[in-house]
Amino acid sequence: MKLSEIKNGNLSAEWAEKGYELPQFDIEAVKAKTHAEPTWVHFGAGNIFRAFPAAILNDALNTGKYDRGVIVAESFDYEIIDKAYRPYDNMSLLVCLKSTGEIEKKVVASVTESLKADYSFGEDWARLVEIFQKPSLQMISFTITEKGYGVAPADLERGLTPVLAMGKVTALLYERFKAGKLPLTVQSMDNCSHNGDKVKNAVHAYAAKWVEQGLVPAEFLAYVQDETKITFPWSMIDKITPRPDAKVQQMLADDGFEDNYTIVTEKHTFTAPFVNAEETQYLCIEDHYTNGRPPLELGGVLYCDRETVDKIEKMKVCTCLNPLHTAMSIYGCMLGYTLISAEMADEDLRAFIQKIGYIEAMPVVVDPGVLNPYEFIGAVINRRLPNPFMPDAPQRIATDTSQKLAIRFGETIKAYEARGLDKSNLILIPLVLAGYARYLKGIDDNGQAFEPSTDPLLAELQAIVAPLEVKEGEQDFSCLKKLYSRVDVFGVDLYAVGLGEKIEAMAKELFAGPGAVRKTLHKYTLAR
Ligand SMILES: NC(=O)c1ccc[n+]([C@@H]2O[C@H](COP(=O)([O-])OP(=O)(O)OC[C@H]3O[C@@H](n4cnc5c(N)ncnc54)[C@H](O)[C@@H]3O)[C@@H](O)[C@H]2O)c1
Ligand SMILES: O=P(O)(O)OC[C@@H](O)[C@@H](O)[C@H](O)[C@H](O)CO
Repeated sequence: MKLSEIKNGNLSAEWAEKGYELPQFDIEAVKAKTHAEPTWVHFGAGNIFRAFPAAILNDALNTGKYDRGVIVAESFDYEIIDKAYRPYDNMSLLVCLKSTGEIEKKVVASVTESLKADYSFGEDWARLVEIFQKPSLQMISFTITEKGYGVAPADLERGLTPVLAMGKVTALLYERFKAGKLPLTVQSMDNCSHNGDKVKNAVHAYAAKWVEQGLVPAEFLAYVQDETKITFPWSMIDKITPRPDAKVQQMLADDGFEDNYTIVTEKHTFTAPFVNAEETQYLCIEDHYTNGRPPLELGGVLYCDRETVDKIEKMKVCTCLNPLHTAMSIYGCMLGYTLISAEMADEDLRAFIQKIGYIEAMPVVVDPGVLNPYEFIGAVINRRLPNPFMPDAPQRIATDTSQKLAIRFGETIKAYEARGLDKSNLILIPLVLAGYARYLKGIDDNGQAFEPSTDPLLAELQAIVAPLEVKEGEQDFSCLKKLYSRVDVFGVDLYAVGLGEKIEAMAKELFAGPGAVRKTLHKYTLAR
């Protein structure tokens, strides 16, 4: 069984026998219609895109009530397109690993084109320009990680040929402006707080700079700022999607599914013609579109107002899921774990995240109404994270931790401040942050070196903790001041909010030789 058979319609009986769900729509007709009148371009050809946005569009197409696919654009890691999309005619296999042990396998054929979003790929860039000039285009969306929204001063100086994702998107919006100031919605689907504002601020920054440099007319800035033309809605996305896993790959091989290998690109993206994910999924989007939108409610998207999205996002990203993920990943890497479900069988770690969620973060959560925070966190702790069939790893979650601490913990600290709550009740959140300094050291709790996950600030932050050693006895911890005062990393100056000294004291305990991580984790978790 190969994905290419599906395109040819030359299917062997095995697909059905082995329980593979195939597209119910005319793939070639959808492709042709999308090529002529595209509605949706998605930036970021990573795993979550295939497991979730592309899969719900596939579901919508299966209903027969919609006829347009999605075009994927990759602005950062072009190898994904060459190795995981084009050889498979942009199709993929979604393997859903339910907590009951049941496995669903679904061929996703909703991606009709894959393009490399850079000027150096002349033909692909020209096609993107053509798509952005089409009146039919309704939305562009993103899953490019939080760092993908960065605006570097050097890139602003590059004029109309920037190299960063947001600059390229702004250049494409300029093409749309020149084509008649056509409307469009710019939709982030990343795990960042107020994600729509992240894109908006970046696009506005490029547009303003180009106006200042005389490269574009002032009307272009007015166009991207005009909410009747361009909107940047907020969203909350939730579906745990680990990297392609060897056991899933083997299971597919045993089925006779031949497109079953995994690829690690030079830029360290883990990709494959298949993607493995959990069954739970939520995508809540602020319904603020200027040119219509694909009917993703047919695939289960919940459209609501901005206030509701904000509350749902705070609940998930700041309280009930992502902080727990980051806490257990920082400690999981130091304690030698490579599986999230195995960590959930560790009493210290399970109690650690349970108490962070229920005791320390919940007091500041706002009930969004449409989803209940207690039911949500209950499902996370009791069903989703312990799912033994999910191959998720703390090392994946620890990627880019420096970009996530501010939203995952800083927001809770700020809420304690804003509401005048007693910050001495914060014990395990400071322990997470203290654990980060120990994690940066790259030495596990047995005293062995481990490789911290990739992170744009890794080298810089590791240099701060370089003077520290994992050993018993006295040492000078004053270097930690340089770490815990970093507002860019923690969202607050932890000394200014009265937590810096407490975190330093915990860090001292964590650095006190092999075994100190377990001992300190156990001590504070038990006492909480
Ligand atoms: N995997 C999940 O469980 C999950 C769940 C919900 C939300 N998300 C969101 O989706 C994002 C991506 O997750 P994924 O599983 O697809 O990861 P992935 O590693 O499979 O893919 C990452 C994607 O982001 C792109 N990218 C990375 N750095 C970039 C940069 N500096 N500029 C532009 N593009 C860049 C990569 O090229 C790739 O397309 C996450 O950071 C998160 O915000 C992921
Ligand atoms: O995707 P990131 O890197 O922002 O965060 C890692 C995980 O916490 C995240 O991917 C979760 O699996 C996801 O947010 C679940 O919906």
